[in-house]
Amino acid sequence: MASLRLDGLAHRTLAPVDLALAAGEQVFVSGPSGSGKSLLLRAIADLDPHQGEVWLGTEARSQMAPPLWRRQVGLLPAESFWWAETVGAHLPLIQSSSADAERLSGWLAGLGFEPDVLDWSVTRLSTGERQRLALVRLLAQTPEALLLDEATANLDPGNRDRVETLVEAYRHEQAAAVLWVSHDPEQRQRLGGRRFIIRTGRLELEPETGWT
Ligand SMILES: Nc1ncnc2c1ncn2[C@@H]1O[C@H](COP(=O)(O)OP(=O)(O)OP(=O)(O)O)[C@@H](O)[C@H]1O
Repeated sequence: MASLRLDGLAHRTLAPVDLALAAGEQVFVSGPSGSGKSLLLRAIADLDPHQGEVWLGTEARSQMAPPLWRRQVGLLPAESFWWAETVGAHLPLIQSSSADAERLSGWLAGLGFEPDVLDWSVTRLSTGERQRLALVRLLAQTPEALLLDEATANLDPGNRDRVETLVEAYRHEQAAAVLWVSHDPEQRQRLGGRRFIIRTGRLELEPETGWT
């Protein structure tokens, strides 16, 4: 359980951002294509050059080894990368105890998969299956904060609802801060939380929710 705080975080197209998410808080970020939403998430995850600092609770990103930071601040990219042969080969850690295995099957079932999905070859995965399974793979690391880049962009309404339900459950159980990039105004409305927009290189609260 940890808060997430951006302190003057800036990247190539974005003016410095100061933003604090309480532990368990969810916020949405929207903005036109190319406005810098994905780069913002990548900067928070320390995957791209940027200025400023990010805090997870009292721990500064600059003081933490990058692999540990990226495990604790989990980024779900718009397009996931699968390198091993089977789905299950990407989830070896979580299968190490029966409690982990139970949690994993609960997540898979919640997203509409049978347990045999672990034996599936990654080459057969559809775009939406990849997206849902990438979320399970991310949660298996038990991140303290989630950065979701269009997590439901390729999904039909039923699977979109499943993903939203899983993210909400994880957020509540772990008190995880969730920063969600979404183009879908109904989704932002449905799930609640503060809503921001990137406009002309600045992150602003959406007008209907007031201004910072
Ligand atoms: N490695 C890079 N080098 C130069 N420019 C880049 C690089 N990566 C991204 N950009 C540019 O930075 C801008 C912001 O990109 P970003 O991917 O963050 O957009 P976005 O808001 O997520 O867009 P979309 O909604 O289309 O996914 C874009 O103009 C993009 O072309």
